[in-house]
Amino acid sequence: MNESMDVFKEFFEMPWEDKAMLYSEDPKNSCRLSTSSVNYAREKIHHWRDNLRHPCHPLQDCIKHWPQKPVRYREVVATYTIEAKKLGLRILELVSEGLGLESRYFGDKLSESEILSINHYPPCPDPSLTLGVAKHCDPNLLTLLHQGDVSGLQVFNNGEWIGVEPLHNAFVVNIGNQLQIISNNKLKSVEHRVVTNSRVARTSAGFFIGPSEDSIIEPEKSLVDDAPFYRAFEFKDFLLHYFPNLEDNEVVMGHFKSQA
Ligand SMILES: O=C(O)CCC(=O)C(=O)O
Ligand SMILES: [Fe+2]
Repeated sequence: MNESMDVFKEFFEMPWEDKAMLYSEDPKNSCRLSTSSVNYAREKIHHWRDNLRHPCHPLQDCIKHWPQKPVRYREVVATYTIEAKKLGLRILELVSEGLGLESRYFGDKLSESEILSINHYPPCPDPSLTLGVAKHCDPNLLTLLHQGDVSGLQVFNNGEWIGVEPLHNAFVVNIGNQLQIISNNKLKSVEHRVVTNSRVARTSAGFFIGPSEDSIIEPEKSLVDDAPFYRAFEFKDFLLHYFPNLEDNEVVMGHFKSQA
């Protein structure tokens, strides 16, 4: 964890010439450096963040698109993503047991996609003017977030924003929208955001485990008491609806509620 955090920081500290070729405004690019959010062109207020994001599975195909500098990036990050996936699957096994499902329930297509999203928040001269990341729920199944040692993450609970202070060598585990839907609201995805500070840069890395785009998502029948809260849909349709609306979780989830 520490070595990969060092490499992530080194990446963002490199001169612009070494990173410029990865900069892209096209969200479909498989390895993409961008600034603010995916809605850059449409958002009213830009966010104080740079972001490097790339898929990690299947590793042999994805790794060719990852940054070539720092030179140890590919080796260190490959090991990191393999270990993060193992940990994520172990957590999903425990979640399955807790829900009364077989332990491999989330094991195949529902957890096939792996995306690493590395955030760099430079010190912000006036943190009252903008955020690092606007409020949202993660759209995937489960997120393992390594937030380094600088605070900034907040979760919305009982009407107020609460800081999630970093713990050394610990992951914050976020339940994504798909885990909420499949569990038929037995598990809830939490709204979170990132605030900036004027003193120090912050680097964080989210490892997003999610369904393959063609997975059919619906509440698991054994977890439905009366009627399912959500209808069945293809995961790629969720993403299409999610990105333009990501700051409003009611709108995101409302679209997939069952009509019954
Ligand atoms: O930087 C963080 O702590 C969280 C970032 C985040 O919520 C995300 O990338 O989805
Ligand atoms: Fe998030």
